[in-house]
Amino acid sequence: MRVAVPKEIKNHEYRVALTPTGARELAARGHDVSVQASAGEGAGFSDADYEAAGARIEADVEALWQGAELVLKVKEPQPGEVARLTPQHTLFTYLHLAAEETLTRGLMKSGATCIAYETLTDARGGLPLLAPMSTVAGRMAVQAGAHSLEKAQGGAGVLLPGVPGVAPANVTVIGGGVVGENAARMALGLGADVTILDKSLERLEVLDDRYQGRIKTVYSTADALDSAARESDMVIGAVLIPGAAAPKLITREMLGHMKPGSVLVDVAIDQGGCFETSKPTTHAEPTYIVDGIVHYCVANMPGAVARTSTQGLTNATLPFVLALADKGWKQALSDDAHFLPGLNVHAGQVTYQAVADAFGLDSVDPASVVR
Ligand SMILES: NC(=O)C1=CN([C@@H]2O[C@H](COP(=O)(O)OP(=O)(O)OC[C@H]3O[C@@H](n4cnc5c(N)ncnc54)[C@H](O)[C@@H]3O)[C@@H](O)[C@H]2O)C=CC1
Ligand SMILES: CC(=O)C(=O)O
Ligand SMILES: [Mg+2]
Repeated sequence: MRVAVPKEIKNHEYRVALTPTGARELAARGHDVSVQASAGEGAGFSDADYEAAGARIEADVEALWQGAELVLKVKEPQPGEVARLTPQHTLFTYLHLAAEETLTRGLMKSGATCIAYETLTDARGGLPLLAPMSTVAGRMAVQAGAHSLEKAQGGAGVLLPGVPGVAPANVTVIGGGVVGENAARMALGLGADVTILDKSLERLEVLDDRYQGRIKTVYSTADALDSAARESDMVIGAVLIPGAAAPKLITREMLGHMKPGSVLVDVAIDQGGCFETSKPTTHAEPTYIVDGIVHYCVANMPGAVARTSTQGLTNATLPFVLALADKGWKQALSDDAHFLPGLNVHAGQVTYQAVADAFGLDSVDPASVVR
C-alpha cells in the first residue's frame, strides 16, 4: 500500500505520525512509505533516518497527498489538509470531531475514510491510542499548572509543595482516568495535597487502593465541584465521555468563588473543554485570564515534548497501521471489533454515534460499512 506521512502543520506541533522504526516495519512488508521532507525534524528524526529505514522522502506536499492511499497524521487535519482529502484516502489520526463541526462536515464532504485514534477501544475498556498521549498530557498538566501559578504568569504566587511551616497547594483533578491519574501522580510527587474527583466509583476504588490514601478520592457531584472550586489552587480538567463533547463542570459563576490567581488546566479541551470559560489555546500563547483565574487550554500538549510523544504514539499505533496497510481499512476493521469504533466518517457519512449526536446528524452503523 502507498502510505504517506505529512509534516504536521498545527501551531507548535512537532510530533510526526511514524518513527523511522515504524517506517522500517512497513517497508519490510513491501509497503511504499513516503515521508514529507523534514516531517520528523521536530521529533529529532532526520530525512536520512527515514531513508535508511526504507522510506522515500517527498518534498512536494501536493504529490505526497495525491499519491497516497493511507495517510498517517497526528493532529486533526487543518483546513488546507481537509481540502487535499479525496475518497481514495484512508486517514488515520486524532480527530476529536465532537468539538469540531466544521471539520466534521469537511471530512464528510471529502468522501474520505477517516479513522480516529481516540475512539479505538481495547478488551479492558480502555482507549489504547489515546492512552499514551493522555499519559504525556497528564504528566505535563502539572508542570504547566505549576508554572502558571507563578506571579509573572498571572498566578497567585503559590509553590506546589509549600515550605516547612507553609502548607502545600491544593490540587484537584476532575476525572481519574489516564490523564487524571498521571496528573495526580505528578502533583503528589511534587508535594501537593491532591484530590481526584470521578463519577466512577470503580475507578475511585482502584485509585484509593493504588495510592493508599496519599491521593484523596471524592465522588464527583455538584457539591464536590463547588468545594473543589473554592478550595483549590489548581484544578485539572481530565474528564472524558468517549467521542462526545466534554460536560461543562466548572461554570463562570464558580470562578467567582475561586481564590484569585488560581489555575485551571483544561486537558479535556480537545473534546471542547470541561470548564465553561475554556477556549483552545496554543503553545505560542498557552494561557489567558478570566475573572482573575489563569486558564491553560492547549489542545496539543504532547506536541511540546515531541520526541517522547512521537515514540510513545508510534509504539501504540503501529500494530493498527500495519493491519491497515496489509489488509486495507475494510478488512482490518471488520477483523477487529476494537478497531471498528475508530471509524468516524466514511464516504460522506458519520459512523460514530456521539459525533452525529453532537451536531444533530444521522449516523450509520460502522459494522454495516465494512460488510
Ligand atoms: N489537551 C491535550 O493535549 C490532550 C487531551 N487529552 C484529553 O484528555 C481527556 C481525558 O482523557 P483520558 O484520561 O485518556 O480519558 P479516560 O477515559 O481515561 O478518563 C476519563 C475519566 O473521566 C471520568 N468522568 C467522566 N465524566 C465525569 C464527570 N462528570 N466528573 C468526573 N469524572 C468524570 C470517567 O469516569 C473517566 O475515569 C480527553 O478529552 C482526551 O482527549 C488527551 C491527551 C492530550
Ligand atoms: C490526544 C491529542 O489530541 C493529542 O495528543 O494532541
Ligand atoms: Mg488534542
